Amino acid sequence: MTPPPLIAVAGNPNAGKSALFNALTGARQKVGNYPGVTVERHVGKTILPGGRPVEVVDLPGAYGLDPTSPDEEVTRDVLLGKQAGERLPDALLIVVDASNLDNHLRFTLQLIDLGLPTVVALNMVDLAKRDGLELDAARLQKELGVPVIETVAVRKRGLDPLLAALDELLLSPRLVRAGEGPSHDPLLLQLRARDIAMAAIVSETPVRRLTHRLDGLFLHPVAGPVILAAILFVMFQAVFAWSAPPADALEALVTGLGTWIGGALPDGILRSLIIDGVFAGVGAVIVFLPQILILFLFILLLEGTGYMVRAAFLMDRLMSHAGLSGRAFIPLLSSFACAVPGIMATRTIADPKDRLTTILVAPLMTCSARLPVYTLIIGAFIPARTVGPGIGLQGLVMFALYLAGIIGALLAALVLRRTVVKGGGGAFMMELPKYQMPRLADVALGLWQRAMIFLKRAGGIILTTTVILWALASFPQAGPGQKQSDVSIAGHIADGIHTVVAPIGFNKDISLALLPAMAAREVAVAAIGTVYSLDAEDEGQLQTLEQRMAGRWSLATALAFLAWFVFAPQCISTIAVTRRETNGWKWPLFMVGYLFTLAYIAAGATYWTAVAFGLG
Ligand SMILES: Nc1nc2c(ncn2[C@@H]2O[C@H](COP(=O)(O)OP(=O)(O)OP(=O)(O)O)[C@@H](O)[C@H]2O)c(=O)[nH]1
Ligand SMILES: [Mg+2]
Repeated sequence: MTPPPLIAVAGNPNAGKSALFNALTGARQKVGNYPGVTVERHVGKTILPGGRPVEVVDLPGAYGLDPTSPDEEVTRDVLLGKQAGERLPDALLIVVDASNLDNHLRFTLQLIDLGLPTVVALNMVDLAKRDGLELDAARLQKELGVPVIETVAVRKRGLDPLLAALDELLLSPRLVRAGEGPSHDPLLLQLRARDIAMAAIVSETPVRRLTHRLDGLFLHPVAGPVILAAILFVMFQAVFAWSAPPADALEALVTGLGTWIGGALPDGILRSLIIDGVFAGVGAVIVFLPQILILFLFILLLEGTGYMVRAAFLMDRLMSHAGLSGRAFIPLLSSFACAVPGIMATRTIADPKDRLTTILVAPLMTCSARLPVYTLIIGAFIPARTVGPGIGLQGLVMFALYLAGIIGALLAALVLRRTVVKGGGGAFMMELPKYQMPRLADVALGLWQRAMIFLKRAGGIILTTTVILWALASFPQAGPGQKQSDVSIAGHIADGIHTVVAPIGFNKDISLALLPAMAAREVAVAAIGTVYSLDAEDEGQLQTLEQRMAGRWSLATALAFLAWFVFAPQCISTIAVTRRETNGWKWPLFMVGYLFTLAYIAAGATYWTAVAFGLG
């Protein structure tokens, strides 16, 4: 006896699939998703108007055919006829939420491309109407090329025409499968979905209309990436252009406070600890608070408006070329603040190889701890002039450094994917929220949190490391005519490191900063501040840290140092969290190894190129 035709109910999560399934089959039991990989069949029976009995199977909701969870895998396997113990459905009933049309149409388009006989239930039209959204089902039907029936699953409305349409599908001869038809480019799918939704919408609220118009622009295959690059460019220009007044004020405050306390203290060890250790060291880091807050102001605003998800969409394309999963975007994005939460966020990536690759390249995203290092070097060595109308050279260099990190990460992922972490990655889908004005309170809270994180680091790990370094750099004390940085313990350690890094143009001061900067990158700034402050006491000069550096380093050395910091894994917390997330020392050690190698090569290449151009 041949089994009755099988109809699969598919669609995005929360489209109302189970509600419609219940309405069609009269199922009583609470219908849920397939739990995990074990397939629990949720099948009901119904009789079509022509008297033909059919089986209906309720599938777990999914965002696309590239599974990111075991649930979605079941959905894909059933629809491709690959699920063990399940036959290929004879017809497909796609359920879409009418009030969320462009998001749901994306998956619908993929499903239609499968080539199965298909009916679309335009569900939740009651909610759409309530929201002032009027849809033209006939137009949608024309655009999609399959029957579209309006339904309200919970009220059992639209069931008769739906059953009639299914009946007709099963009567007509079966379509030939379209082979590997479905498009896997989320961006193109999104644009197609948006166009179809726009065509089917008769009237909508102004907010929805605005969202549609803006997406046409921001997701445009050419204009979209250009706009994204422009936004990032402006962001880094602003980090320099806007931060000058508050940064100067903060610097004056730190210097003034240091001078005042220094004057009140008797000459000696305690005074040196406070002036050279705390003020010259930690103070040198704290003055970068304005830059960090400006950077996060931009990020928070972009998140709050809903633009960030669009940026993820644009980036997803690029990342899939590098063999990274689109899911990697959010962890990598948070790594711009700090790689530690970024690496922890990779837990949302289901595929273990995708996840490992993302963890391994996360430290290449320019975290905010690099900002003080970059800003200090750029401030000291890159002239504050414009290279075009409104384009500052300093901001341009900063932009280039961030870009170098991103490109480095993509290339590293590409190589890792072909060597140590072989395997395929997949595209992903996410819901695009409406655009909205960011909530001021959220932005303020976000900035406050960033400021606290930064200041806690300054008062914690940076202070501790700087004080230890101060002690190592202060003893033994230099005699008359000797330089403190030559005789101290730290100076001798630096000599050892210097032999390794001298070929890539690093001077002894940098060598001295590299070891304590393993604790955290900002410590490099604090360390140089402390050492120069200790030395300067003998010289009796009153200079800012930038001036002291500009006098001692060549431009080639400064550029090599910047290149080093794009790659160097100088952060104990990142290494520790990698160990925790990968359950062992193998991958953190691999990460440290490949990143230091890259850092060495990048710094060396930069130095020798600069020397060749006469900048040594
Ligand atoms: N107003 C209204 N609510 C609906 C309609 N269809 C479904 N709902 C409600 O929408 C919610 C989601 O419905 P479900 O049937 O659970 O959605 P689903 O597609 O099975 O979701 P997943 O199983 O998570 O993929 C439920 O609270 C339903 O009661 C409709 O046409 N109108
Ligand atoms: Mg369901």
